[in-house]
Amino acid sequence: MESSLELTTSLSGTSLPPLRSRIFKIIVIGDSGVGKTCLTYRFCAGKFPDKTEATIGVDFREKVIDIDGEKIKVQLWDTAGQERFRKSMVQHYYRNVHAVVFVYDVTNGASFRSLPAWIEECRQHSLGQEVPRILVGNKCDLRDAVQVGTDVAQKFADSHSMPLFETSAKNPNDNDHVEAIFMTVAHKLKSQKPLVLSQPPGADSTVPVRKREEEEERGPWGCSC
Ligand SMILES: Nc1nc2c(ncn2[C@@H]2O[C@H](COP(=O)(O)OP(=O)(O)OP(=O)(O)O)[C@@H](O)[C@H]2O)c(=O)[nH]1
Repeated sequence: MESSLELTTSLSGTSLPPLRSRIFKIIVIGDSGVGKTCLTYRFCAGKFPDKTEATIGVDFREKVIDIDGEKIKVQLWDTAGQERFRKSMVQHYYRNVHAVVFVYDVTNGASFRSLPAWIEECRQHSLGQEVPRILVGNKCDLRDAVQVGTDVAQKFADSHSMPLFETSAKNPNDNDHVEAIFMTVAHKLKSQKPLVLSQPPGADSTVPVRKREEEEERGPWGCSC
């Protein structure tokens, strides 16, 4: 599989955002095998990956999008679902997060039942209710194998004040849908005007995207405009 850097639209030359463009850090979490890598790949590369391996630690994928004429860098943190691959990285995922995408597999009831544990992990890492969250049920192309019905998922989403999206990273017809899911999050974040500073070109993408001291002064949703 191509590395995350090869997917980085902002490194491709012409589409570099201006130095002080906004960056939205969105973490994608859920059980191993639910399709987090495929969904983030689908959004950033516009296709389903030829093959995937279990994510170790975290993978980054970035895409520069245009919202109302403003170039915004969406930085997706594709986290490992397997506990043994998460341990050392987990505190980094949750630093300066702007939004969370919870993913379950509609054909795997256990991945749906794990969601409260993922929500609890967010709480333990001090992610406040002000951080937008969405719920994504993936692998809808496997219609005959569905174990988690829309009604049950919708109830769960409502009880946690999250919008629910059911989609397929695999089905090419859902390409626009996957795009729309992440664009919805980006639009919401843009309307909330978080303070984010971009890194100089070539900087290590693991560097926290917001300056801590400014964040502490202004709060997590302070505005740089
Ligand atoms: N049919 C179908 N298969 C999918 C879909 N999305 C992912 N898969 C398959 O599900 C398996 C796991 O996908 P990944 O994207 O690697 O899952 P992950 O959640 O990133 O897994 P971890 O890295 O272990 O946390 C792979 O074999 C994918 O090909 C989908 O929408 N439909």
